[in-house]
Amino acid sequence: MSDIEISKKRKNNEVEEPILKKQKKEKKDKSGKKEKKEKTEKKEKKDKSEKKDKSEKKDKSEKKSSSPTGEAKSANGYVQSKDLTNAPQTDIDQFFKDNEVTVEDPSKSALRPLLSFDHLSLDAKIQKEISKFPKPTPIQAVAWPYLLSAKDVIGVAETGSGKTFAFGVPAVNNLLTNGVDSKSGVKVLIVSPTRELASQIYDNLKILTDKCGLFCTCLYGGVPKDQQRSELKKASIVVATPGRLLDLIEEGSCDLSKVSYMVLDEADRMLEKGFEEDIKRIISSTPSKNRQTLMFTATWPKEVRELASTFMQSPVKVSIGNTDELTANKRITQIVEVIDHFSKENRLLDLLKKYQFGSKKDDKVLIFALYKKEATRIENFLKRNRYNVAAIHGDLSQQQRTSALNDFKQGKCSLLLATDVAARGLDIPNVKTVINLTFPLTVEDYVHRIGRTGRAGQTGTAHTLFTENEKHLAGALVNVLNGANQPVPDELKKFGTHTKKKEHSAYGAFFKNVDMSLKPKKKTFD
Ligand SMILES: Nc1ncnc2c1ncn2[C@@H]1O[C@H](COP(=O)(O)OP(=O)(O)OP(=O)(O)O)[C@@H](O)[C@H]1O
Repeated sequence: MSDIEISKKRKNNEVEEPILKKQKKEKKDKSGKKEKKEKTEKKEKKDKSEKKDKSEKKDKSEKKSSSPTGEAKSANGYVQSKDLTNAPQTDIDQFFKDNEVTVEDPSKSALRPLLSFDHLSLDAKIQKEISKFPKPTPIQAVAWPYLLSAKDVIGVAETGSGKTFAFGVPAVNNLLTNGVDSKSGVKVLIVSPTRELASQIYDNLKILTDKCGLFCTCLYGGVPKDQQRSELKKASIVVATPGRLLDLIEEGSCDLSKVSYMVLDEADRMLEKGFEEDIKRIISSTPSKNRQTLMFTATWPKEVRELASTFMQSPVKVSIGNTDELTANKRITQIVEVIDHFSKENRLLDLLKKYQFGSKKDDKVLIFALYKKEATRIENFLKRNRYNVAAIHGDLSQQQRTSALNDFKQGKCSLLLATDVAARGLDIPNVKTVINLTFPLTVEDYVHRIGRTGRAGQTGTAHTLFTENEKHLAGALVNVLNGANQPVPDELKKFGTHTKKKEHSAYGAFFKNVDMSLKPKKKTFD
């Protein structure tokens, strides 16, 4: 499909997730860099003299993030526990190394990561709830101390790595610490790109707020406003999609003037052209001072970083894994098959036989199409072939979308057909396979789509049908495959080494040269 066709489809709102972002140059602060370099050099000298016996080279993340004295504490209420302060530096260093942690903290507070839940003193009810997990995930371990210190944080970590609680637990804990109740107004605002994701974040937070006597509400379109208006009167936490939130702000039912903690989940998506103006208007309805601003995502393209910084104050950037390159979850087996466009439907039937065969017949398979019309056509095609398939796309009512997702979550239906409305954030238990029937518009979306499997430490498979129509994305896809140590089919390499620079304004890793020598780094996830 040509760019003109794509842009026509966007105009007609046929593409489910319009991804429109102009390439922006990153400003480089040379003097800041120089200062940073000098400080790093000084610190290196000090480390060397303290650890003469250790001749090993420290990697970049360790230099930035380790706390040499182990006495780090924050000025804003968070005090590092004694146990954590006494933990050997080698444990901290190992944690940073194993999890490929990078922390960029302008104030150099060097807060140590929480190696266990015991290293944190949270409200007892929250502590009890999260203790059902064995230990904090890496993004939680590193981000919580900064979030409990009232810092602005950009959190970048792979799909399915517990980012919802990474921002949600400090949100609820801060409310309890500050004695917030149902008369205090909206204190926490979480904005998410899709209704399903907003609803899932709400379900997660409600587990915490129900135990703590706090009230949380969820605002999204496609359903009547009355209940949302009345819930807003007592809510301390609001989870919302931008459109309905702006509606309620504009009619005067939603007052955000007391918000002190604001999260953009799937932040890169929220800062794309399609959402940018809405987000600016929402942010302008919140206080500009004393507002803690958080951005969480699994993909953080350079194109949105500058815009993000305009909403934040000296943010701490916490990254798990190599987030300068676009990386996929390494527990997902990625299979890419280059195929003729017209053979895709028959191949889909073969793949379903393969992935739902014998003992695997009830395995959950999620199929992604790109366009609403395509989704409807494939849904009918599968039904004609006697498959029981549920579907989520923008042409369906909210009620149909919700019930399809619930059927799939609960295993009543083991096949879900979706457009990119389901690409990001949805945490569906035990999705074994993701099939990309049509490749998405950007490689970032590919990473999010396949991230619906392999969640919370599990493994999964992503099978992608790639056609010549998407060859401009081949180079970036090859980089993602290499970065996750996955095989690259020769047919794809043929497209990949000759990546053509595209002129349209969708962001994405279109322009990267393919680095065929890129080797995966070791990464563990517990
Ligand atoms: N500390 C923990 N240990 C183990 N599992 C956890 C922990 N915290 C959260 N989880 C679980 O991990 C799963 C994935 O979490 P979550 O949905 O927050 O991922 P995410 O990082 O937001 O993913 P995405 O980028 O796709 O939005 C959820 O089922 C959640 O309950």
